[in-house]
Amino acid sequence: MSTTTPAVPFPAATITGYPRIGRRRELKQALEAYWAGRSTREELEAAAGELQLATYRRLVELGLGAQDASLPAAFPLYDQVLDTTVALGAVPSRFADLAGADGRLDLDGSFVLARGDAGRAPLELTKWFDTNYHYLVPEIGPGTPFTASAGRLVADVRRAAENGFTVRPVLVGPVSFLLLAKADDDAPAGFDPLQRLADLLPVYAQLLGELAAAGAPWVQLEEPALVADQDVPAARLAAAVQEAYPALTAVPGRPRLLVTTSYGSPGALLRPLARSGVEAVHLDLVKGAAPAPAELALFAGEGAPVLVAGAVDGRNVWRADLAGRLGELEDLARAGARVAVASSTSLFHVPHDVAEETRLHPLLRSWLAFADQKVGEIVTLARGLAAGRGAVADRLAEAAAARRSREDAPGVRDAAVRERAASLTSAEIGRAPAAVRRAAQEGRSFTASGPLPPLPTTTIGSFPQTAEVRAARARHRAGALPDAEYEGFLREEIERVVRLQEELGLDVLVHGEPERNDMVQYFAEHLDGFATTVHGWVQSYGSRCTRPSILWGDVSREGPGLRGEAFTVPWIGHAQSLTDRPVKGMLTGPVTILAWSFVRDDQPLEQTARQVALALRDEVADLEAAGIGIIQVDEPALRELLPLRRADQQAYLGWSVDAFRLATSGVRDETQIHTHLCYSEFGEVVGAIDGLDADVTSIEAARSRMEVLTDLEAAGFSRGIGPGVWDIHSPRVPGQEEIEQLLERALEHVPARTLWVNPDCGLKTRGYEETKASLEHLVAAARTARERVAQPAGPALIVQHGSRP
Ligand SMILES: Nc1nc2c(c(=O)[nH]1)N[C@@H](CNc1ccc(C(=O)N[C@@H](CCC(=O)N[C@@H](CCC(=O)N[C@@H](CCC(=O)O)C(=O)O)C(=O)O)C(=O)O)cc1)CN2
Ligand code: MET
Ligand SMILES: [Zn+2]
Repeated sequence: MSTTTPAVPFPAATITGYPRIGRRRELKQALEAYWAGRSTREELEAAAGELQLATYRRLVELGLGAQDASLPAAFPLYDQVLDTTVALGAVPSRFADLAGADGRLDLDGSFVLARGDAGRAPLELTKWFDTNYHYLVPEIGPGTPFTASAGRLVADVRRAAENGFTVRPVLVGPVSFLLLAKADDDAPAGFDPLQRLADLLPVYAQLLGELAAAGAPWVQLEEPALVADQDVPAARLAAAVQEAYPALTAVPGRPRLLVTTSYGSPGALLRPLARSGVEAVHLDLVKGAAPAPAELALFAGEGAPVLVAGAVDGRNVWRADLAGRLGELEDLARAGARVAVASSTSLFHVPHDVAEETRLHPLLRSWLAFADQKVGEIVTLARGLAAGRGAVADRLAEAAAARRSREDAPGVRDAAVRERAASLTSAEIGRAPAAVRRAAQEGRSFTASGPLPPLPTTTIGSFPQTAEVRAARARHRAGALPDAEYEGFLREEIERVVRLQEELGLDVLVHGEPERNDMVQYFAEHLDGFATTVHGWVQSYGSRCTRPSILWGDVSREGPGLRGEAFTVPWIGHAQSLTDRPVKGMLTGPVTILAWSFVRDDQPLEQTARQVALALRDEVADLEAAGIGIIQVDEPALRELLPLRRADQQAYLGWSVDAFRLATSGVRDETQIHTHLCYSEFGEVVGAIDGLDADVTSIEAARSRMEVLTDLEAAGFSRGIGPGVWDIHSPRVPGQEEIEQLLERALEHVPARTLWVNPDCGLKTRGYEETKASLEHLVAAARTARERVAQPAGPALIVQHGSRP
């Protein structure tokens, strides 16, 4: 190997990435100010550059080396996959006009890919492995140009160097980049982006050369797609790894290479990777299995890569069992591997610093490690590995004591909750057959307004969360708005939303969810066993963040007794009291509550899911008792937690579907249960959607022009279905005719008797102007479609039950 930079050995301690949004969400503010025209590009760049330096300083303070390439330079302004797209000059054909004469995109061009513009939809956002982060999907066709564009990467390396830091630039690796991409619209059938690997490698080679020349001794290439089963056959994946990495390691003058494999185990792909000549390979030892002896042998002997052991969990917030982890690292070293210590994934999945959370109970706080604390754990493990346990004995003892105090702390185990969960009978998770329920529901007047018309119209739950609503909540939280006034404000907001829906002529109303800051956090705030944070923001996509709640103990509703008190009934019941039309109750489902929280790691997820489901079952029962006849339980994250390996998927779908059914099956036949899943790739989970046994399911479908209905039809799905007819992810108002066409398409796959008319998802991120216009069109289109299906011309489409005039 020949490198132009001095040979810096791999550092003993490192992280694969760090939160980039900023301790006070400085990046979010800088981005949103720039997008809104409130600041200049120079101001944005200055804020982002300052954030990089502040991060390096902090990491060095926490024990990482300033000049040993242990600091990852991974600071995407919007998304790391987008940054790699830009670095490769892989400009999708529909954005070709944005590239300069040299084929490169500047920052504003990259924001158009991320956010779209007047005439163009942005790149698709898709979940990043089994996390709540969303990346921008590259669009690759046979003719997509590739042009090395190292400008930002090089500038980051130089800025760091000028301030005394030798950093490690990060790119998505070539195989994962293509696996994460989709074929662009111009690609012929059968094209898959991996076919472009050979064209891409020279561009990576050039980027590596430029980074070495800028002074980067190491570059990190991320290959997380190697840990997930792909549509591409395994042999082709192995061939891709065998083609890519030997080619990159042959590049003259390149930096040393670390390849990371977070979120699971690379399995059989580890061998070609470790034998490719790269100097370091990272393994996720938290989600993935410990290497088997034959795998370990790949790291022993001269010329073998360093084993970068991802021993500290990068995606959950519990303090590590340091002594246990150190034992595992010692085993690896004893087997002959050269071991460095790292996080299992980038730390951007966890908040910055638990020390900021002064409102958390001190005992709970002592159990937690956010990003900064995790860096400390990694440094401790590396020291223990190098200098022996004695050198870190105090730290090991502290960590052990914290874990022990979790075991018997009050609330971690609640005998009554456990007894209730253990004594569940199978009768409790099933309802009468769907056909029986349908008969009971079809004849029913849900309220005084009479039976529902065919093709009933509804929305997914939230109405626009206006600045006014958010400001009222912020004032309430700060103590400036008393409880009674805040509640009064919310009740008025609900009334406004109910009246608006009546005027628009919607059939099934919602209360609009103004009381919810977030569809999971609000539930966590009303359930025992959860804690919430003040500063614990984690990026979900772009500048959007969530504050995942911490599920630390046994779960039941807050309030006296095992069943506690209803917390959605006051809002939804208020909405129902205002109108003759049915108001749909609105709850977040058990799997989604788990997926979007940090969940205890001391018992199987399945067991935790059952407790959450029981608490929701109580809420469902109280809604029914309060006269709510239609109850929706959202499970947008059902697909998200699906294991990355097919072999693990059935078990997951089994318990997750059971949790939903447990939450929803305590009601009478005539109570209609809805669910909502806001995505459109159903291939893998179509059976599970049927298994949920909801009477009506709303899904995203507008952007894919109802394609998803073919999957459901093929699977023999016969329950109520509401394929979204309005893409709420953009401010664009769909025309009435366009919605009519979508409904016509839907009716080719779905009998009129089971079709519902609704948007793709909730409206909380939309403004009122486009909301009103779009819903007017939606209601008008449904009326037209209704007339059409009621005409005797199409006998198959005749609707059985009564229709409202
Ligand atoms: N948990 C979760 N995950 C999810 C989704 C979701 O809805 N929830 N949806 C999907 C897409 N992901 C998304 C994630 C975040 C947002 C989003 O809009 N986040 C908001 C924050 C939402 C929130 O919690 N708002 C709080 C306000 C928090 C806040 O910023 N407060 C200010 C002050 C408030 C003010 O004066 O306006 C502060 O604390 O500094 C509230 O309404 O109460 C943001 O980043 O801007 C949207 C979609 C998938 N994953
Ligand atoms: C991310 S799914 C959102 C469902 C929720 N009921 C809403 O309308 O906002
Ligand atoms: Zn949704």
